[in-house]
Amino acid sequence: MSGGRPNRKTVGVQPARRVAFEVIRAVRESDAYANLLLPVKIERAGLGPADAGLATELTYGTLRLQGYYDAVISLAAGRDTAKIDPPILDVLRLATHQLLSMRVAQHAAVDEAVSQAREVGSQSATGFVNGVLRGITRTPAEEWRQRVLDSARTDDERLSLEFSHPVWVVRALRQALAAESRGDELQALLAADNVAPKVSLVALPGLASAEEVAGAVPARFSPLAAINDGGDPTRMLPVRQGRVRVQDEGSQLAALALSRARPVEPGEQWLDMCAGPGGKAALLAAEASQSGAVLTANEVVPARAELVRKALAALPTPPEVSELDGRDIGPQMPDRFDRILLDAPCTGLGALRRRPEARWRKQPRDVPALSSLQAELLASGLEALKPGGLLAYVTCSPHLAETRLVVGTALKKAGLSLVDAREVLDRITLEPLDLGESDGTVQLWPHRHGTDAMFICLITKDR
Ligand SMILES: C[S@@+](CC[C@H](N)C(=O)[O-])C[C@H]1O[C@@H](n2cnc3c(N)ncnc32)[C@H](O)[C@@H]1O
Repeated sequence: MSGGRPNRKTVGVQPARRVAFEVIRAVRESDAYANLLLPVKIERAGLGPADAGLATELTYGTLRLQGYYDAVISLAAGRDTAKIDPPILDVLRLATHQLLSMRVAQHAAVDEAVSQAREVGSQSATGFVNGVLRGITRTPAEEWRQRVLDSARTDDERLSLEFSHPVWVVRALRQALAAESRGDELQALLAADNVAPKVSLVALPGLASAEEVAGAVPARFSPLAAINDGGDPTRMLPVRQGRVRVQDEGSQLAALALSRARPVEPGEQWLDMCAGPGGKAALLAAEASQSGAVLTANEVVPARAELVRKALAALPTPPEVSELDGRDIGPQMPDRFDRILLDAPCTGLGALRRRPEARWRKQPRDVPALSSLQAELLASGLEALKPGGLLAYVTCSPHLAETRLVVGTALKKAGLSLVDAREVLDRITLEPLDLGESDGTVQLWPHRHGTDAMFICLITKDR
């Protein structure tokens, strides 16, 4: 070799790209969660802050925009991506992200992809990868966008390709926005789902104050939130001590809507029915200990119940954590609790910004089973509620089958009524929330509020 560009055969794969590739592959092959696996791989590879940032951008960007990149790869390869060997498709997706969405030098992205293909595939795969990626570099990014959009057969398919969301998710989000007469915000929502959120922190009342969070700026809505302005929050002392926690502002508002809806009588019994991993339980526990209430947390999955115990360990008197199926709580403990949080298991379609692969993993067939479970948990929670008590039904999904339909059905039973969560939150938030039309339930949105798309509904049982 005589200087200049290195011989392609000798190009090694940079550690940040290797980490990103391994995470993307593990997400596809073994259903790994990128947000859990990536920090482990970054640590093991000993990446410094710059490389860790690069690995994160490569991993999250590739996973989020996978639907769009597959459309480009399919056009450039002249074949459906289903016909491409999956590890080679991972290599192509990662390189396509660098070529179309990052300022990575073309030869670096292509040469490293070829090296990666050699490591995971055959010699012929390297030629294929080289050919497809060279093809992609020959057309400007804007032209690819036009070609991909031109390949769509319907409006929903066009939005699905352009914003890299499955078609069924586009439809579910469209319906949820239309239900509050804000259908014209769909594109803004889809775009917001593709932008990594700033890290929001909560200062647990009585244990910390937002001012203690170095380098953080005040949030828009939650009185307890601070927005981390760069740096790794897990290195901050109050975060390591569990007095300040990473928590989306929407989640904070969901917990506060329950704890601050009305004055607390000392000795009130509170229940968090589905508490794992414990973010809202920690906030409710701090709120309860400030006002003389007693919280019990419950989580059916033992490993997640352990996470709840860890989340509650910062409290001077950590609440008890039970491991019951929430569906048994109502029949076992009727009329027991003054306030109940039911943060129900859901599709998570409201948290697509922070879980980049989630949109590809969930399927429309998951929705009916979740809706039935949500309805059963809600019926149980309402049975466990004292007459005059208050239950917050919360999901981090805006899908109508998990939100308005579940509570609408539950409210058909006599003796239950909706409490206006809009009015409650209006008293809690720093700035007024711009909310769409509703009967008193609240739907938060990433594009409008900068929060996850949390649904919050308050129900009371007649005395
Ligand atoms: C949306 S998550 C709750 C998040 C939690 N509130 C937080 O803020 O960290 C829903 C939880 O419900 C749990 N879950 C699922 N089915 C349940 C059941 N039948 N009874 C109780 N918990 C259940 C799941 O394991 C999961 O941890």
